[in-house]
Amino acid sequence: MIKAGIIGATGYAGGELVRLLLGHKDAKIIWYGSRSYIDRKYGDVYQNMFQIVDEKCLDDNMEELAKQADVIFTATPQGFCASMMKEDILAKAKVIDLSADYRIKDVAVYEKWYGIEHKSPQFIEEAVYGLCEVNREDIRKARLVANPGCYTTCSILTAYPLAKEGIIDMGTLIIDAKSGTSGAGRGAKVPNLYCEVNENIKAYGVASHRHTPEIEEQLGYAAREKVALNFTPHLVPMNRGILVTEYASLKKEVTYEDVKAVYDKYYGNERFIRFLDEGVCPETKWVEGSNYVDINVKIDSRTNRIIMMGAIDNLVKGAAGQAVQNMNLMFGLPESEGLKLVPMFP
Ligand SMILES: NC(=O)C1=CN([C@@H]2O[C@H](COP(=O)(O)OP(=O)(O)OC[C@H]3O[C@@H](n4cnc5c(N)ncnc54)[C@H](OP(=O)(O)O)[C@@H]3O)[C@@H](O)[C@H]2O)C=CC1
Ligand SMILES: CC(=O)N[C@@H](CCC(=O)OP(=O)(O)O)C(=O)O
Repeated sequence: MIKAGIIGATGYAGGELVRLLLGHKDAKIIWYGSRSYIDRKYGDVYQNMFQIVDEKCLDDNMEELAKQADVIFTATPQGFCASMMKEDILAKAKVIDLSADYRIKDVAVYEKWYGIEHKSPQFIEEAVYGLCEVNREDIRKARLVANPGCYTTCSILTAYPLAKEGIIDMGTLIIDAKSGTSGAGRGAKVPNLYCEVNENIKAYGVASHRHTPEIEEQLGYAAREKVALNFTPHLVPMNRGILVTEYASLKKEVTYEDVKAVYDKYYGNERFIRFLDEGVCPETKWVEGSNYVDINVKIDSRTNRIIMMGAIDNLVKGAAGQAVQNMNLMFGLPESEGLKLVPMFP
């Protein structure tokens, strides 16, 4: 049995990790870490866990947790994991960080976009970017995994095969993304209040969102060129879900069947990626509560552009589900253990 500790178990991403790990047959949660609910029963913080989780919340002492756990998940604000990380921790437990602390290889880029100093840059090189479908073999051997961002997971996986095969002109790529409000976390913030979000849709972080360099870096590896793109996120009045619509010029003439064959080449055996039937557009509703990524494309021959569409649940494939998928790889377990979640509807 894998002993798992969660720092930040009282946040939205941490809460989803608790839900998933409770259904994992090879993992047991031994630490419900929090900052403001220490000594409170976890089932009182989240009533859905009433009479399911009787344990009390503990603190965020990663060093102590490393002595007891096989794996530590940090579902904490940017900078926390980096500020705690020590060789001694990694020598004792594997770490899966849900924040962005180890996602970006160039520390100067991280510090510029996140506006904070990186407290343990010596571990950045070792960290493996935990996009399972792309970096599976490296993840299996990793001690430290940087779980990808929610927008970035959806944006990268939706375009990855076409970037890799040189079918799209990367200099023309534009990503329009929409997220449900749980993506912003549980902390109280005025822009996320009911009256600000309900019956509304708004762009934010225009030309400045911190997921931009992460997407650029990863799609740059795929395309084997430096990538600069436009990424515009929007907040929409729903709880969960991310929908991305990506636009790029085609470098050569292709048919839908050609493009489908490329996606099949990369994702044909992927359990969690569903390339939809021709003409069917991904919808957040059809992936909600699951680890699936739904993808489809449409070629617009009039403009010589291809429109790529992807949908995920931000809290599952965009956070906790992918983290569990990473844990499964790191511990040699079947990749889908604990993740055979059927999307819920309505
Ligand atoms: N929400 C999402 O869809 C996604 C989130 N993520 C990432 O996961 C991480 C958590 O996000 P999310 O769950 O949304 O955030 P929340 O604000 O909902 O939760 C944050 C968690 O971290 C704890 N915490 C806050 N400040 C500190 C601190 N200074 N030291 C230790 N613990 C602290 C909180 O404890 P307490 O409750 O006690 O205050 C809480 O458990 C972030 O890095 C985020 O970027 C990644 C992908 C998707
Ligand atoms: C809707 C919303 O506010 N989303 C968050 C992104 C989600 C997140 O938590 O960021 P990481 O995936 O990098 O950890 C934001 O735009 O800041």
